[in-house]
Amino acid sequence: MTILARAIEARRRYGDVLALDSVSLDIRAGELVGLLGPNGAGKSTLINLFVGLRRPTSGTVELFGGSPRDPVVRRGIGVTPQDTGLPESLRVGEVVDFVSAHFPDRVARGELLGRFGLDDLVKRQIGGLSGGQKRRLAVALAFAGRPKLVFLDEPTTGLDVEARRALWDGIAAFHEEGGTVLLTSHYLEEIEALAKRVVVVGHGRVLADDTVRAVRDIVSVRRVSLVADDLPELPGVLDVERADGRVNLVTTDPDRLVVELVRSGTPFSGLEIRPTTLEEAFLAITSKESAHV
Ligand SMILES: Nc1ncnc2c1ncn2[C@@H]1O[C@H](COP(=O)(O)OP(=O)(O)OP(=O)(O)O)[C@@H](O)[C@H]1O
Repeated sequence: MTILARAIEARRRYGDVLALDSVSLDIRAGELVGLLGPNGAGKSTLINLFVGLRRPTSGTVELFGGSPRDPVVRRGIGVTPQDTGLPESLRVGEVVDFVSAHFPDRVARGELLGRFGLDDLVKRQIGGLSGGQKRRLAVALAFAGRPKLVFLDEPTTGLDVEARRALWDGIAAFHEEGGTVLLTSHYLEEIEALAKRVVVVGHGRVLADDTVRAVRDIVSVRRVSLVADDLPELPGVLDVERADGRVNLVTTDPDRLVVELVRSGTPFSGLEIRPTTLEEAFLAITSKESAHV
């Protein structure tokens, strides 16, 4: 399958901060890829490299086989960054016309607004739109020039359920017609609604690149925390850490672990079970994997 965007060992530094650490990733034609990760993981930085806003400190980033810095190459993409400012005094229709005018092949204004549930707003001034309507318009504009590949950085942040659904419908329709999308999110649920492939990033690295289903299994791990001296061998433990007089066990099956713990007769107290963050889950798993190498 044709590779539309590619990062090869891309690294990006901002002063002392290593925002991306040797990321290699291919986006193939027709894919809808979710980029998942906590705040500061490097998602926006990766998008900025793909769309040519930033250069990698080292490594290579390609777009349609060329340089993302080349304006001709960039004409094939659509982008909605995390923050967008639209001119308050212009009408919705005027903004769509202005953006569309930059592209040789455009989606008709009514069709574009219709896809994102914005048809009734064509004559409204941007300044009078709700935050959710502005966000949906900002996302719709990424599709104005019939792009081959669209990058959406947290497209649904701040949207209510209905607006989010309208946006998902618009993105899904583009994808069903063969369009390729890379979108970022903090939530697996959001990516699950749209994408089959999910790339998890944390601390500037790709921690997993798999189906949504496989990643869901991985991130469903729990942290079982308790006070105990010696513990027997317990099932499904991915990581053990002792801190502040407590033992923290990262496990895929907390119920079974507790049953086995009680069954073993080991004295313990202060039992707590809580979800792990995405980052904790993946770091536990990656450290476990590296310990086996
Ligand atoms: N222009 C910049 N100057 C300095 N540091 C930056 C800059 N842009 C990003 N960073 C740092 O690089 C790291 C990655 O940031 P990035 O915005 O790519 O993460 P993110 O995954 O998109 O986060 P979020 O989910 O919060 O948007 C962070 O530590 C951030 O503070």
